[in-house]
Amino acid sequence: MPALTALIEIERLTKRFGAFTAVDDVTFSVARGEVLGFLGPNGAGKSTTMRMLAGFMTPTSGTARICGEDVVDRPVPAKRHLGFLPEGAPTYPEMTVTGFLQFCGRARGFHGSALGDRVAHAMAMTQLEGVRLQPVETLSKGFKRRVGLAAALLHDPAVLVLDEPTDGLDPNQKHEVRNLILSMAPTKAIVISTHILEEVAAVCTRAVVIARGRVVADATPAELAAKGPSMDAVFRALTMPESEAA
Ligand SMILES: Nc1ncnc2c1ncn2[C@@H]1O[C@H](COP(=O)(O)OP(=O)(O)OP(=O)(O)O)[C@@H](O)[C@H]1O
Repeated sequence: MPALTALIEIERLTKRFGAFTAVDDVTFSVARGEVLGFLGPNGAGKSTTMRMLAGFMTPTSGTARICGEDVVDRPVPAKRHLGFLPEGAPTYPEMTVTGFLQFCGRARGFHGSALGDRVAHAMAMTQLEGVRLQPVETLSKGFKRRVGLAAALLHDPAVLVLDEPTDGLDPNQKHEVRNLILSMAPTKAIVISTHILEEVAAVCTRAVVIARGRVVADATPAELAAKGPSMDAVFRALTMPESEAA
């Protein structure tokens, strides 16, 4: 088997807020073709890890690299290869969907017909054409999520970091977004955070489980499922504090 190229490399990443350690010595890498599910209960440290990986938060210690570029030392080349969907809704809520995506595209250095093509393609992938002239603030939660996703995909980056990409979507929209992720997977390295266990089986080639800031499992969905009677039971055993005492 040919060696897989790791496009995301996280090494001993740690974030402390005062005396509290939110992310504790986290190490993993993601190769092209992999969709990594980043799982954990509320407050486990998923968003904090993703923000550090995306260069939006400075680590207390450890490193994160995207396509070989350190996100702290070389933020501009690192971000060129990155599409990031943060938690929550897109900023600039008063802009229309088209206006917001054009703004994001210009910030990425696109102009003229290339900009128009990029925006049209991203809107088609995320099925936003029907709301293209609506201000972002007037959209439902699921549509706002898709606007954020379109912004992350605009420049066709090799690495996608998606924080709860299907949050707020109805079952049909969830299905569409999962299909979109699967269709992009062969050519990219993708990390998605989620607490929806079925999402891991549906789209992920690998799962990293985090609890209280620490990695407690790094396995394929099938390997995880084989550890117990159900994915729910495995997740609880891995992430509940009681299990540590057992
Ligand atoms: N800026 C901050 N200052 C202090 N504590 C913070 C800050 N950001 C996050 N935390 C804390 O760090 C921990 C990890 O938070 P994080 O948002 O990364 O968790 P999460 O796994 O993404 O949770 P959720 O599934 O609820 O989104 C939480 O206890 C949170 O309260």
